[in-house]
Amino acid sequence: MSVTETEKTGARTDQAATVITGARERIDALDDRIIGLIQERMAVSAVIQDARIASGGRRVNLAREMEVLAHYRDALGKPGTSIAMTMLELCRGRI
Ligand SMILES: O=C(O)C(=O)C[C@]1(C(=O)O)C=C[C@@H](O)C=C1
Repeated sequence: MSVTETEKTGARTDQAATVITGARERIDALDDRIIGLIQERMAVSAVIQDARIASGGRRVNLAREMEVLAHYRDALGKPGTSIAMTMLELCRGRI
């Protein structure tokens, strides 16, 4: 492991730097998949919103948003609610 690689990871040993570099590659791959899933969710959400608006309804459905928030909170605890709120903002804009 090069000095730069060890510095980049904050590790104090080559062994730790190797573990961290490998795990960071996995995290980058997971983040790519998560971003792809968020983009897919945004597209599906847009289909729902467009259909509702075209039928004369409103973009937002607060009762459904409560279900989505509860789903994330039940799975991830309190920070899950923040993730869900950010997700909803990405999907329907700010309200
Ligand atoms: O399920 C709906 O009715 C949607 O419009 C989708 C969605 C969402 O992205 O989850 C987006 C906006 C609504 O306010 C509620 C939920």
